[in-house]
Amino acid sequence: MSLVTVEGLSIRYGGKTALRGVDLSIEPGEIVTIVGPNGSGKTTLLRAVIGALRPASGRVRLKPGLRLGYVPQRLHIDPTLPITVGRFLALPHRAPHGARRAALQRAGVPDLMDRQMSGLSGGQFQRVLLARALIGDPEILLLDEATQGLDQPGSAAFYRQIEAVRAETGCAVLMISHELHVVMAASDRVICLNGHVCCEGSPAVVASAPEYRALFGTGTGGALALYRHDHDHDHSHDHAAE
Ligand SMILES: Nc1ncnc2c1ncn2[C@@H]1O[C@H](COP(=O)(O)OP(=O)(O)OP(=O)(O)O)[C@@H](O)[C@H]1O
Repeated sequence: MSLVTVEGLSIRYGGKTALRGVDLSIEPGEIVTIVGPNGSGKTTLLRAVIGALRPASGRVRLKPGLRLGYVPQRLHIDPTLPITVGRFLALPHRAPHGARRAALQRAGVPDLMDRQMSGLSGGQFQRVLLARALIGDPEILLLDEATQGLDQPGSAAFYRQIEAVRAETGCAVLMISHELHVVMAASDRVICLNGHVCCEGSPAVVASAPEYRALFGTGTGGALALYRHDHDHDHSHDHAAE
């Protein structure tokens, strides 16, 4: 049985359609990456999957009793608030010490338990968020641009850790990434989103699809264009005016 099934999903914010007619399913153990320009609905899709947004039409079905782990894009913690990693991991549900230790180990940062959250590097902070998502032994991990702010070696190391977690636990992964090289290396399947699903398939199939090329360009230029999408241009979307 699929872990997640999305059927004909449309999401509106006020009068504005962010997603329309999205269908997808996630099978146990697979790594699926969502790519798409800024404002294409990637975060909206993840938030709908975790049940934080109500569909305007269509639906999201989760396997009954599905254990989800969610790693947000970023999390602000007041830097003046003294809180150790161990205490942070115990919020809001008091996970036993052994479970917190095992989660840090699995996230590749076994020695951070007694460190202050405010003293962590960006990479360490994201590993702690990953550890928090792993505490409930999830069957699926959802990551929303979890490597934002990390340098290239840092984000490559983070995604290798995700692959190691998948290999150890067999969990499925649904993630948003702007980094085409990572998508190519680590995903079983890529979904290209622009308010609707433009194309989907293996990384190689998506990279050569005309819909994808129309959004991101071609060849190495395409990879660079994808990277630059974050940084130096604005996009207006055909669905934005609906
Ligand atoms: N809470 C909200 N209220 C109103 N509009 C919203 C809200 N959240 C998102 N939107 C709009 O919905 C569309 C999709 O946004 P979303 O954040 O899902 O895109 P994204 O692909 O994750 O973008 P990015 O790559 O910039 O993170 C955008 O046009 C955005 O402005």
